[in-house]
Amino acid sequence: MTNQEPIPVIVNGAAGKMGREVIKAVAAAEDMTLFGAIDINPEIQGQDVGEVIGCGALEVPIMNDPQPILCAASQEKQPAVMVDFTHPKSVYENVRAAIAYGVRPVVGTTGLSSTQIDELAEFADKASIGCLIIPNFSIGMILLQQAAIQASKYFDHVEIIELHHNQKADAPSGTAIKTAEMLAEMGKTYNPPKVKETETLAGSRGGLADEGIRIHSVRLPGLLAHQEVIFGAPGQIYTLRHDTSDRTCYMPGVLLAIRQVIKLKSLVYGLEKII
Ligand SMILES: NC(=O)C1=CN([C@@H]2O[C@H](COP(=O)(O)OP(=O)(O)OC[C@H]3O[C@@H](n4cnc5c(N)ncnc54)[C@H](OP(=O)(O)O)[C@@H]3O)[C@@H](O)[C@H]2O)C=CC1
Ligand SMILES: O=C(O)C1=N[C@H](C(=O)O)C[C@H](O)C1
Repeated sequence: MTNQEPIPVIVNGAAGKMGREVIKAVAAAEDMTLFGAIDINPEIQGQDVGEVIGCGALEVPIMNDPQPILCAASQEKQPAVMVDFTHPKSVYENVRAAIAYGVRPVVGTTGLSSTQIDELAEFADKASIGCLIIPNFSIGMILLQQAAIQASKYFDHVEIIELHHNQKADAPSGTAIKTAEMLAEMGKTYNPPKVKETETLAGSRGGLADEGIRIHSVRLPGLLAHQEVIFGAPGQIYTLRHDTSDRTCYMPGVLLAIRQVIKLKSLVYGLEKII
């Protein structure tokens, strides 16, 4: 244990599937204090977040409006952090608001465009505020991406399949986009065509990312979060696959990001850059 004051943490999207895991992880972390809980549902406004998520009272009420809690956090001695697991529609404004109050965002919400990420980077830079945008907090996925980078040196053909539960709002997944970006940065174009392809059914060949990389999205009840990166070459297939079975797999990454973001002065995109 250090003598440092605990890091004040606000969780935005506190009652959601990820938000509730973050609340429990932060409440259990000795070097953090749960400072605030935000969620949009007016029916749970003012209720104790611990009672709402079923882990017992935590003495932190859920608030619908982020402004008062961000303002209060900005007065704290220790730099405060806002973890965002909300919705692709709201995440951009949430992050801007946090940075405006000097609160460091740790963003798990996916669906931000590359233009939005660039704008947020500029905003964070001007404010000299750390901000982490992390499409996937699980160590297994980071290892898969590193293995994919290695494989890309030897294979010229690759496609990505991501599979998720059918409550997911955005497609393709933020993880698939990031994986494709990492492969595209390897300085080559994949999947040189062997024939002229036509689609009898629009979308059959998936979405086309940079450098010829195809991404296919599957949405089904019964799935949680899964991704395959499939490399092909004459006579062989090399498949990388990651499966999640419980959202607790993301929590070590979320806690690491909270501890790291307060040391940064600009935006960083991807967990691989801070581990
Ligand atoms: N980076 C990573 O490792 C991971 C990222 N994710 C991403 O995190 C995001 C959230 O996922 P998940 O927890 O499954 O989604 P949920 O829908 O279960 O949770 C989102 C929560 O945020 C609330 N919410 C929606 N809009 C707002 C807003 N403007 N302000 C405050 N709260 C809001 C929702 O309320 P209501 O239900 O009433 O609308 C809900 O309680 C997704 O983008 C998902 O892809 C998920 C897993 C891992
Ligand atoms: O919505 C989810 O569940 C997930 N979303 C993230 C994404 O879009 O990549 C991370 C993980 O795949 C789970």
